[in-house]
Amino acid sequence: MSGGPLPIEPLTKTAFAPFGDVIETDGCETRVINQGFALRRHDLARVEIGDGGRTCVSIFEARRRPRPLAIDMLEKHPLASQAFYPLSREAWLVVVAEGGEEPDLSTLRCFRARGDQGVNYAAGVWHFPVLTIAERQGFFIVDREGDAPNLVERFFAPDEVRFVEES
Ligand SMILES: NC(=O)N[C@@H](O)C(=O)O
Ligand code: NI
Repeated sequence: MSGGPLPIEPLTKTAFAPFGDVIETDGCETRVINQGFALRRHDLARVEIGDGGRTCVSIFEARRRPRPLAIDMLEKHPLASQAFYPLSREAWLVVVAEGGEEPDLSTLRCFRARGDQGVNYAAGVWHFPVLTIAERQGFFIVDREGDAPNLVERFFAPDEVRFVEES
């Protein structure tokens, strides 16, 4: 199956709901804490850590991939969620697909996340590894560390590869 260029959609909670959470403060519960010297933007994403693993915090330092941007594989983490929050206020890209054992490539979607938006992939959600628009961008990561393997990759046949339609 091959499709044309992959359009870029704005990242919204509604559109991203089948894949996990959008980490953003719009509409969130906000608590005044620390005697009024801080605000808590509460419970923005649901972290799932399964199969005896532990929660792990990391920082990714991602680099811009060559353009045109080829989506030639997807991966998933069956045992845990994976959250990304940008460390700089630059827009970035999120590529996901529905599917279970295998990704449903007809559902491949590309979202443009604002620099104040992150995502949390629910466990088992097919996604492309982190994608920057900027030359370099850091991300705060919350996912799983553990002995059980938690990475499944699916590389595409040449005629399945899609290119992101960036202006
Ligand atoms: N390999 C790794 O930790 N990163 C990927 O899972 C990713 O989604 O970027
Ligand atoms: Ni991943």
